[in-house]
Amino acid sequence: MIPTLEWTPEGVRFIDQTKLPLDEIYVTATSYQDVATIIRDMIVRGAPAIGVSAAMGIALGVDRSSATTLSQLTAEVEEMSKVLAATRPTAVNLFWAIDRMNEKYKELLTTPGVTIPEIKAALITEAQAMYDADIEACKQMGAHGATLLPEEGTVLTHCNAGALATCGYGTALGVIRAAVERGHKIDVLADETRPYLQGARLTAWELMQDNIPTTVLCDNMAGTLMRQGRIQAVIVGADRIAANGDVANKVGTYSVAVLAKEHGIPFYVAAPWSTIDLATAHGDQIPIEQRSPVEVTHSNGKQMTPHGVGIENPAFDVTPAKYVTAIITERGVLQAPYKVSMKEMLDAESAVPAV
Ligand SMILES: CSC[C@H]1O[C@H](OP(=O)(O)O)[C@H](O)[C@@H]1O
Repeated sequence: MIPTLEWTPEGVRFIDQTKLPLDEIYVTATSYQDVATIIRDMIVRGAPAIGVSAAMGIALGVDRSSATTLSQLTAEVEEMSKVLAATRPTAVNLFWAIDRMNEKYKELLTTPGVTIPEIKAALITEAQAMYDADIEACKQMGAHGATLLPEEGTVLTHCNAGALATCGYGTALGVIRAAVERGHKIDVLADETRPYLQGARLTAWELMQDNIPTTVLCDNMAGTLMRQGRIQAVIVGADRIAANGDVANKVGTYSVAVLAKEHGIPFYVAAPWSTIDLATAHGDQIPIEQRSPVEVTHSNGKQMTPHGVGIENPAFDVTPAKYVTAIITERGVLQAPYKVSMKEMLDAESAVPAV
C-alpha cells in the first residue's frame, strides 16, 4: 500500500507529493505546525488524507505538549484546531476530522481524574482509528462501486482521488482498483489536471504501481475522446458534497461532467460519508480555495506567462447534482435522482442498497 501518511514515534511521516513521480521522498512532521504547513503546501493533499493528517496533527501537538494543567492543554487544543482549520477551506473532511478530535478531547475531559498522559494516548488512538477507518471505508466504497464500472472498457478520471488522496486505497481510484481486482479489464485515462498536475504526476504514478493501464490526457482532450466513443465511464472524487447533492471537486470536474452528460456517459462520484456536508445547502455555498497565481504562471520554476497578466486559479469547482449519475459511498450507492435527501440518508445511517 502507498504510505501516504503514517504515525511514527518520531512524528507523522508523509510521502512528499510535490516530489512525485520522479522522487519518492518522505518528510516527518514533529509538530502540529509542521502538519499545517505540509497540508497548506500540498505535500499531502486530497480530502480524506488532509482530514486524517489534521487529526494526527492534533494528536501530535497534544503528545508534544508541556502543559501541566488541563486548562493549559485545552487552550493549546483550541489553538492547534484553529491553525489546522485555516490551512485549506474546501474539503469538509478537514473540519470533520478536527471536530471529531475535539469531541474526543471533550469526552476525555468528562472522565473523573483523567490525566494528561491518558489524554495523549487516547488522542493518538483516535487519530489512528480514523486512519484505519478511512482505508476500510475506501475498500467498502470499492466493493459497492466496482459493479458500476464496465467489465471491459475505458474510464476517465480527473485529478487524483487515489491512495495519495486518502490513507492508502483511494476513493475513485479505489473503485477502479476494486473493479480490476474483480476481473474487470479497465484502462484509465487520467486528466493531467493543471495547474498542480495531480493526474499527470500522482494518478499516473500510483496506477502504474498497480500495473493498471493508464494514459495521461491534457485537460482539453476529454470531449473529443467522448465524442469518438472512447470513454465508457467517468469516476472522480469529491471535496465536499452539499445537502442537495452538488459536488465540489478539483477544478475542471464540472467541464468533464457536462461533457459526460452530453455524450450519455455515466459520471460517478466516489466519496466517504464524511464528505457529505448537510450544513451546506447547495454547491454555490461551498467555499472555493483560490491558490497562488504562481501555480499557473510557472511550470517547474519556469515562467510561462507575461509579467502582469491576470491569473485565475480556483482550486475547485462545483458540479450540480443533475450531472451526477451516482455517489458511491462506503455505505452504498446513492443513485440519482436521489429517492430521499442526503439528510434523510445520513439520518437513516444507511444508504440506498448498492445497485
Ligand atoms: C479523494 S478526494 C481527492 C480530491 O482532492 C483533490 O484536491 P487537492 O489535490 O487540491 O487536495 C481533488 O479535488 C480530488 O478529487
